[in-house]
Amino acid sequence: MSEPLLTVADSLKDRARAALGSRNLILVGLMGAGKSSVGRIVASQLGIPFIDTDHEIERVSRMTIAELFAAYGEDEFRALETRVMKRLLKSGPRVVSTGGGAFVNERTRRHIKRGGLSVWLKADLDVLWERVNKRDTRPLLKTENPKQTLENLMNARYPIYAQADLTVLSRDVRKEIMADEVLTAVIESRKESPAS
Ligand SMILES: Nc1ncnc2c1ncn2[C@@H]1O[C@H](COP(=O)(O)OP(=O)(O)OP(=O)(O)O)[C@@H](O)[C@H]1O
Ligand SMILES: O=C(O)C1=C[C@@H](O)[C@@H](O)[C@H](O)C1
Ligand SMILES: [Mg+2]
Repeated sequence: MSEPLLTVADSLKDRARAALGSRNLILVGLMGAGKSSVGRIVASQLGIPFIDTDHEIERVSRMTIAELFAAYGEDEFRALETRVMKRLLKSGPRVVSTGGGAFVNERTRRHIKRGGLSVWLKADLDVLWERVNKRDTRPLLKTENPKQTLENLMNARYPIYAQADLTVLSRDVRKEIMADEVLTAVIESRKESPAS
């Protein structure tokens, strides 16, 4: 009885893999949306490499993001993020999870738009807050009222994230379900623009 289910799951990843082709799949969205954790599962389902730009920045700089912000400031961090994104997106296919501000930066956004299919993991404030308030490693949330800061970031950034090719609603369901929804969105996008 389990065979038909296996076939459905297999065909989901096979169809998504075929729809993606040699393009990169780039996850964008706010802190806590699930870009890193869902991106890793999506990459494993597709059988292609996974890279997280925050981790890559920490690896090449040998500093944590908090240390980079403290030592050089946000502008230098953004410049490094742009360079890392450009390099990572030169070849594909890969799943690339971005830092929360990457798509907001105009130059980085240009690399992302050229570099593959972008997916916005869109979540509401309570979902994001529930996830990010457990750790205090995010420099932009080190404010007197971090929940208000998160809401301000949502208001400023959501119109920009909306420029991503695809949008998937990130909510309180298992990460594997979120990953399947990303794969489904990739397949659906192919139906809408078969030439891409
Ligand atoms: N669908 C989910 N259900 C439950 N917890 C989740 C889900 N998605 C992510 N999380 C948890 O929320 C936290 C933030 O997720 P994650 O690090 O993947 O977000 P992110 O978008 O990469 O954030 P950042 O921009 O800060 O890197 C993690 O602890 C993760 O385990
Ligand atoms: O939303 C942002 O601007 C950030 C999100 C994180 O992923 C890190 O890239 C950094 O803390 C900045
Ligand atoms: Mg992340």
